[in-house]
Amino acid sequence: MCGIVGIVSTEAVNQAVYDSLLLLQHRGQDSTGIATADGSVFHMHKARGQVREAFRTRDMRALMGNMGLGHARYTTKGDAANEQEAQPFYVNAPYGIILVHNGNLTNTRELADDLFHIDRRHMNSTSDTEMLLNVLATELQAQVTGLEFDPDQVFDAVTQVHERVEGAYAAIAMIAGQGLLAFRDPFGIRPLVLGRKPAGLVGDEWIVASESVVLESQGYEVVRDVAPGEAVFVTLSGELYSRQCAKSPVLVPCSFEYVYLARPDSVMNGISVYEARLRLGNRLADTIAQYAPLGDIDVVMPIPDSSRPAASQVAQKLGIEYREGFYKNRYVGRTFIMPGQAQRKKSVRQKLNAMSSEFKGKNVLIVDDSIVRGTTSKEIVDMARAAGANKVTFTSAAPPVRYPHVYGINMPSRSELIAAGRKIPEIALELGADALIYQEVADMKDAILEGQSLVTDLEMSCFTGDYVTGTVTPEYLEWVERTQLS
Ligand SMILES: O=P(O)(O)OC[C@H]1O[C@H](OP(=O)(O)OP(=O)(O)O)[C@H](O)[C@@H]1O
Ligand SMILES: NC(=O)CC[C@H](N)C(=O)O
Ligand SMILES: [Mg+2]
Repeated sequence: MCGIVGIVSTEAVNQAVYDSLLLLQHRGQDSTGIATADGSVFHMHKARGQVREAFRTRDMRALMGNMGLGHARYTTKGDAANEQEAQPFYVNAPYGIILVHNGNLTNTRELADDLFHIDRRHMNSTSDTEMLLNVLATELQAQVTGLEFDPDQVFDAVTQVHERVEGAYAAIAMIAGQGLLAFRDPFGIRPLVLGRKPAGLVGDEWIVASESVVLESQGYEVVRDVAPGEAVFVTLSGELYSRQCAKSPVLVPCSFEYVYLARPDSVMNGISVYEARLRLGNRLADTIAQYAPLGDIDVVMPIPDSSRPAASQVAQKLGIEYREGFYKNRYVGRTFIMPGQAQRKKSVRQKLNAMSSEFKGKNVLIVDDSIVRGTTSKEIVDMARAAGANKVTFTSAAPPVRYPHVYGINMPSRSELIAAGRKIPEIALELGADALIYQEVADMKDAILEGQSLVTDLEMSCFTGDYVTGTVTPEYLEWVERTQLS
């Protein structure tokens, strides 16, 4: 998962793109980049690190123009440390295209071959995003006949992209001198929201972004989600065109957005992330009531930040006191999306501190939103014990993560997943917890979808092993496990 944003405005967009990226920082911390279009001239700055450290005043001043896009990267393919692989990516023909991408392509081996042998295109990185851009460019080139530009050419090109590319992709691209294109894969795995701001006589201003929180803070009204398979094109003067470009689109968004990735104040695919997390807490409370001797528990505690809504519901539903025993250092970023296990492990200790007064002699029930590698939970159990806890019951608002995620979340290898191939008591032993309770898969699904009409199914492959695109083979998973970063 990365954060992406694109804006077509009647005034300079550099600050608005920067502010949007700050709001999407929780989706990627490896590198970041902004590109703007001043007429048909592109300006771009990208760098390693977080938004606040990547852009200096002089970088911002150089980003001129009324159309722009930005990216916050959480690497899933390629090299997290390589600045060359930071997004956006650029190609100079046709027209000149700059693209940002959230997601992960699952047929990069075939694409690399085809792009080289058939399309004669040179990939200068191992990034899947560079491939996505080059497929788009090849297909757009094939549509261009004369000098006249027509959004239908772009939509035909996106139709071809859907034919050639497999996996998850929400993408935004600027086409020099023409406008802004946004499209989503035929399953709508990764999110993309469209917003509008009326600009009086000059026409409308438009924004597309990974999360609705960006639209709200920039003063745009939320129009709708970009539909799975759909492409949207906004001209430089603010006219919007859209077309369904996939043969059989179906909305199956990633469940992990609601469990952990997205900000709670965002609404995606019509589902409020915060309310989904409250419902996850309610369902988890029911399961806890089934398995744990409740009279035995003194306090319920969240692990800041993402598990707070679920934990508050667990406490309320079980009628047990809610206490915050872990204090979070707000200057340390999200642990799970950091590259490399050594850094992730170190960061948990830097980030969270247990307050002895909240633990001494108590039986604590700890709630986290998910347990993936167990990096956080292992440290947390240790810290709770060191702070004097009597008994530690660990609970997760998501089910055990047993399978790799190949659609934009960096968990490529089963060997690093603490629940892969282990039964729950074995995981509890690994974590050092006295008891361990997970959400059931069906409960997670029901909790996220409860009361929704737009979405009827979710992408839950990391919990179930069922990959929604139907193209993920055991051989591919084995290759990913062998070759990708962890
Ligand atoms: O089992 P693990 O591999 O440790 O992954 C799961 C943990 O990582 C995330 O927290 P993170 O610190 O990234 O973000 P948060 O502050 O939003 O909870 C998530 O909320 C869990 O706490
Ligand atoms: N998490 C993402 O969306 C990553 C996008 C792209 N696959 C990259 O690694 O840069
Ligand atoms: Mg957490």
